[in-house]
Amino acid sequence: MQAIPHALPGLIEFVPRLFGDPRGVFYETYSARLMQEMGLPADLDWVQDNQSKSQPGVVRGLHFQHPPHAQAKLVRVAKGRALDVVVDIRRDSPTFGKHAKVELSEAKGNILFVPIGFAHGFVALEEDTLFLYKCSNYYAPPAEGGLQWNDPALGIEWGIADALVSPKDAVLPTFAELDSPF
Ligand SMILES: Cc1cn([C@H]2C[C@H](O)[C@@H](COP(=O)(O)OP(=O)(O)O[C@H]3O[C@@H](C)C(=O)[C@@H](O)[C@H]3O)O2)c(=O)[nH]c1=O
Repeated sequence: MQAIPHALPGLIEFVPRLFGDPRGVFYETYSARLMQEMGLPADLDWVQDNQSKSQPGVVRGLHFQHPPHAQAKLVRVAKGRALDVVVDIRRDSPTFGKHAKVELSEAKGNILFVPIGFAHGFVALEEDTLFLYKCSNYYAPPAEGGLQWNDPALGIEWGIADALVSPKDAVLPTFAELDSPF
């Protein structure tokens, strides 16, 4: 496992060692010990695992949950490919309002740690892209928050012509409207 720190403080990409043999491929998708040695905070309880399947052009996000239900996430793609996008919404962060993009793929097996204080989303790039993630807090619908995925103020280049978004995501606030709880 390798760790790649990204420009937004706290964001870490883990790249596991892939063991290929005539049967296929094996790799570790979560190791508390290895990941904590490489910077994953040790004080998080990974209480919920989620999975979604998406078609190319599906955008989910940008999402977060308000404290005390805020979630850190460990996200990865088990099948296909997705462009993961995170926005730093920590008011006192030097990179407040800045975003990062990381392509996650079945082929690479890379895993992204998204700390609390980020809005998170992705666009699926292949058919039946399976997106899997661990969350450090339970789903809490009343605490759901988000940001408009295509808000020009965020300057995110998603690289897609047509997006399919949920009705809920279509009416999320812009960055200017956001009253960040972080
Ligand atoms: C997120 C979530 C949804 N649901 C239900 C509610 C709803 O009926 C259905 C679909 O929910 P959503 O439309 O919110 O799913 P989705 O848009 O995929 O939401 C997810 O997006 C990505 C980008 C994230 O970062 C996640 O934290 C989560 O917000 O699943 C749960 O039961 N548990 C959960 O944890």
